[in-house]
Amino acid sequence: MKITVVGTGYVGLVTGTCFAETGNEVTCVDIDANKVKKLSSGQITIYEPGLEKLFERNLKEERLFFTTSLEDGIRDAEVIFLALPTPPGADGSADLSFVLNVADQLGKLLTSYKVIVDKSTVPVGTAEKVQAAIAKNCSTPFDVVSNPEFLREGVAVDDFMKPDRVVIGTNSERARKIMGELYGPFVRQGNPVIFMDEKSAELTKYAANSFLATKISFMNEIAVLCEKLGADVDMVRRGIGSDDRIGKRFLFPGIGYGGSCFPKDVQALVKSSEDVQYDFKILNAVMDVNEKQKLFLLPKIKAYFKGDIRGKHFALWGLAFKPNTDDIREAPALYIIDALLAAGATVTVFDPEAMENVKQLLGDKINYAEHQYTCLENADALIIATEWSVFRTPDFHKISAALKNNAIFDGRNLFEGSRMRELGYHYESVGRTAVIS
Ligand SMILES: NC(=O)c1ccc[n+]([C@@H]2O[C@H](COP(=O)([O-])OP(=O)(O)OC[C@H]3O[C@@H](n4cnc5c(N)ncnc54)[C@H](O)[C@@H]3O)[C@@H](O)[C@H]2O)c1
Ligand SMILES: O=c1ccn([C@@H]2O[C@H](COP(=O)(O)OP(=O)(O)O[C@H]3O[C@H](CO)[C@@H](O)[C@H](O)[C@H]3O)[C@@H](O)[C@H]2O)c(=O)[nH]1
Repeated sequence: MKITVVGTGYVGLVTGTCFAETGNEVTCVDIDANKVKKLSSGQITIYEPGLEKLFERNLKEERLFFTTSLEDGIRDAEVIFLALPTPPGADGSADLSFVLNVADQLGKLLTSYKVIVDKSTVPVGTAEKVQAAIAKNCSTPFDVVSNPEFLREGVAVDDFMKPDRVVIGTNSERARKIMGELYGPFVRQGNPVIFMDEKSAELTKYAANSFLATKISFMNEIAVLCEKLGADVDMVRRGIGSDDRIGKRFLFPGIGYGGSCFPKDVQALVKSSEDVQYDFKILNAVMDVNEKQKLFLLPKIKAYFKGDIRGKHFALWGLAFKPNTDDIREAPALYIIDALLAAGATVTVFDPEAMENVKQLLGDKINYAEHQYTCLENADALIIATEWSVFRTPDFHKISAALKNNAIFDGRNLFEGSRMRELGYHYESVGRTAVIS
């Protein structure tokens, strides 16, 4: 099938590449000429494990193309995916201007039947708005489908190639058949394609992200309680996660959820609720807990330095909002850095993939280390903000040789307290008994 993907970011590039991998001819359209130039010449623009190999193969075998021209990009396509940004607007609602702007242009360009698929995360009712924006300038028949994307960054290729489910919102039999055919290769193991109406599909996406964010905030509150009551959140997590009704995943406490999705999508669902005079109490609490959680380590760090960290120097491992990505959108590490700088401390950071993105954002406000161990030189303590695998079994002798104090503040619970005690560290984490040296 010939398909077009409009917007070639984290979702668009993965979507386009994976559809090409199953034999489709895919054209990706982006307004960012620099991005299109790089991708056309074989240079990948995001770090996503496993993507580069598929990208190179499909580019070479001429199933994957890139252009800045929407008109050229959609000419022969049967299906057009919109993978455009829907950032939070000033009031927290999803900004639909990118999506509606492209819909408007499509209305002027369609000359034969096409299925327009909304893959961006959008509020209930957007499919109708897209339909109206296209129809305004168009007499050619077309269908609008809501097909929310559930991939996670860092494991996006696997998530796309073997999705837990595919949600397709449409009332058109013609569109349903085309979408079913397109997704056939991805659901051969029996993972379901769930057909529903457009509005339910749109809400499914927000409900999924909000539920997962709720799980995380719930566990972060349990972690706070564990510290106050002398329990261990890792034990509680294992204790409750073994119950199938609760499940083992997304129960890890830490320094809050970040990324380009949970913060904005929870906020957008709260705003959608307000628009229909509904006060979504649970989600307001989920957001409040997460705001506090991002700075959970700060009071512990300050207490260790007797209330004053002015002039102290910190090493910080992990900048990406989660491991295996270079994405720093809403990364908890950035909030910690801001708080440290505001308190008069200095920071040297290390991340395996996200350093360039942080350099562009923060420039010379902080120092950047080439290696996780050189990051520690002259530091008064180490802070861990992202659970990259490479931080999980470090050389503790190198750490203590480089740090001025044997102090680690771990926002992702990477180490066992007993081990840290043996090694003579002052070690504080989230929801577990502190090791006080
Ligand atoms: N990132 C994720 O993990 C993820 C997962 C599921 C769903 N989503 C949703 O998917 C959507 C896209 O997210 P993303 O992370 O890929 O965004 P992104 O910012 O990485 O990419 C968006 C791309 O769209 C391009 N663009 C903007 N205006 C355009 C236009 N008029 N024509 C063509 N291209 C244009 C931008 O240049 C950019 O390359 C959002 O709604 C997001 O909520 C994201
Ligand atoms: O037990 C956990 C699991 C995750 N997180 C944090 O939650 C955030 C989000 O993690 P994750 O969901 O793995 O990453 P995303 O790539 O943001 O994926 C989410 O957001 C995407 C965009 O909407 C959806 O497609 C995915 O299904 C949804 O998992 C990160 O900061 C994690 O550190 C925790 O704190 N504890």
